Amino acid sequence: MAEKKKSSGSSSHGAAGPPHPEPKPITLEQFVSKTLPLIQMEKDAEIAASVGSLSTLKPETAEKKGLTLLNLKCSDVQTGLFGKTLLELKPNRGELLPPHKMTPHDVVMLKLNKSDSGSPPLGQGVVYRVKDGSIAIAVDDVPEDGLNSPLRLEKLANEVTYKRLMETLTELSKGVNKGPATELVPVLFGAQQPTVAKKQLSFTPINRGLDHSQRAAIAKALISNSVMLLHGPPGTGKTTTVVELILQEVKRESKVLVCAASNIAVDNIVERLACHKIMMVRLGHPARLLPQVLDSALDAKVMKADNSALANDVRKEMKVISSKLLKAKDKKTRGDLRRELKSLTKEEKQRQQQAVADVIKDSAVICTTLTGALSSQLKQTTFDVVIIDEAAQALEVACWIALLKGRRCILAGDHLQLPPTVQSVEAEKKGLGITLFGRLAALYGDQITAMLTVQYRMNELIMGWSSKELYNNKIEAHESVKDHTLCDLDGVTSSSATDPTLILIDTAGCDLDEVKDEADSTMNEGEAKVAIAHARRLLESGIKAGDIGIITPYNAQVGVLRLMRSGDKKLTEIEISSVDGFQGREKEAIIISMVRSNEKKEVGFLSDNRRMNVAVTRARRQCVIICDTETVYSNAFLKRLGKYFEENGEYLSAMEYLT
Ligand SMILES: Nc1ncnc2c1ncn2[C@@H]1O[C@H](COP(=O)(O)OP(=O)(O)OP(=O)(O)O)[C@@H](O)[C@H]1O
Repeated sequence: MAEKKKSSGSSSHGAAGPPHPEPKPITLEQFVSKTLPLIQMEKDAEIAASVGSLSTLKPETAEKKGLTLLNLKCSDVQTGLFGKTLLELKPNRGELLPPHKMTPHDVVMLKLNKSDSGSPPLGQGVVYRVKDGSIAIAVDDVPEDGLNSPLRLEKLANEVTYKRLMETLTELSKGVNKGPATELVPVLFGAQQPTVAKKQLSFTPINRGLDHSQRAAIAKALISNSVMLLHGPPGTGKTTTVVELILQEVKRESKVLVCAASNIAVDNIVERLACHKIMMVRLGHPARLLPQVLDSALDAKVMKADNSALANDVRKEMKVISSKLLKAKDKKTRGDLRRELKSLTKEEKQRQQQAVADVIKDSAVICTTLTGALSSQLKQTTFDVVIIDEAAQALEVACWIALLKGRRCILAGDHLQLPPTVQSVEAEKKGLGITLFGRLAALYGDQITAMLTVQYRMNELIMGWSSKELYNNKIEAHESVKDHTLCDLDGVTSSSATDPTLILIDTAGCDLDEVKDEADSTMNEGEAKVAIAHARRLLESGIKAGDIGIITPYNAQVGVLRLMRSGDKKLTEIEISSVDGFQGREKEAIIISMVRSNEKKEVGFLSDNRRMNVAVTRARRQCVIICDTETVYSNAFLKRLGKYFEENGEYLSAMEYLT
């Protein structure tokens, strides 16, 4: 993948660090007219990057671009995901899949390996699980034949999302004069001021362990009449706070819509709400949900509903009539049976719809992705409050899908971490990446914002750089993590690899230059070797492979690193990912390969303070940066980062790992 463009994004009110243009106030009309063409551009860019180009590309070229996987075999067929079937696909040659861009939840097409681009597929499905050596897809129907032949998998553009975004813009363009959000909309466009309830409100937390900033944030959310921003820097318990907030809203009998841009973010909340006895349902395709939340899925709840049981009885009756119809000879009997079948089909459909409607009506909390909020199942439902998690990673227009359904809203996120990915360079330049969270932070600032300030992840030294650079030194490390080190972990011995909390490994003067791959992404084999060598030293000192993450901003470098560790079983459990793909996650030890090393001293999108903020703050007990200081110190922000590591940690030359 070409490197992710630097987003125009948003800036924090009062935050330090390299500036991003402050989002300007915008009216509803301006927002709609600005966004409509940008969504079209983004759709075109996505289609061009996937199915659009597939029809014109040779399969081998499409595979090199990561859009197609060739020559696969079906190694397993499993049923049980609410009527869906899981097909596991492995490479026919070798053990590893080549680098590709298919990720869970993508829509894909399964074809015979040799078929031409226009030929019909064996089936369409959703990517369920991706491993280094296999990919599992969920399909509605198992292909009748072809599964024993060599197969090919093609990524499709997701057009439903764009259709929903367009529909929402059209809805907004009519002006919002009726519906639950009538009073909210003018506030979100700065035409009216946000207000708070006059009465002081005290609440009894269900989670007794909440810290002072989490309690203050919940109090602020509960008294807000329109909008509140819950600003959660890394590791500060944003999800913990969102969960408590949902429980408090349920306690005061609100109907709550909980959304996020990604399925995984929605599932994280569902998982943490599941132990509380609340009426909750998760909407969405079962293949897109984590297995541990399937009990809360709409399909699971509907199956248990009375109307669903009745619909099943009707279906049985329909089967009997269908077989009678096959045998019936005279015209009148056939006509009668057909009429009966038609009325039963109608009844079955009504009962199914009623079962779904009952589940939705009885649920106090409905959880779904932002685009899922436009599903027909929610058409008639309105909410007292809409809570959007990871709002700083969602397109503003996607947030509007959910917002139009509620009277109040609470947006949780951190606009100082990575914004949503925008594929179209032009759409991004014109502001598609500006988030509602960032826009409102700029518009109202502290008036509607509560920031969480105690973090529960990082050793204080790891946190220090991020707190100073991005959060005005407001973050404090909780006692439980403040001084924790790798050596405190069971079975870990003290060594030069495990003792330091911060390490900077400098490749300057080691001739470890970057190169471009065919898709124009940058990689650096020498740096990858150093990263793997440090990981090995950690393993030798007793760190578990699963506690180590190697992350890098460049997708090509992810491929290089994965290939390099593939022959060694000890390294299999180490997680290797792009920085963007690792947002929201953490590991005891994080190794960051910065990749850039060139004569021109170009640093590309490394200079985005939000990307480096995400990278460094994934680490709990050790953070290692591998970089060429001669190249990356050409950028003032990266130089401050490197100097912080040099001053507060170990400075090593990559030579020590290469000899
Ligand atoms: N008040 C608290 N007391 C003790 N531990 C807490 C508290 N709040 C959160 N934590 C712990 O901090 C960790 C991070 O919490 P959570 O998952 O809610 O964070 P987050 O802010 O959503 O994370 P991210 O940085 O990925 O956005 C969890 O292990 C959680 O148990």
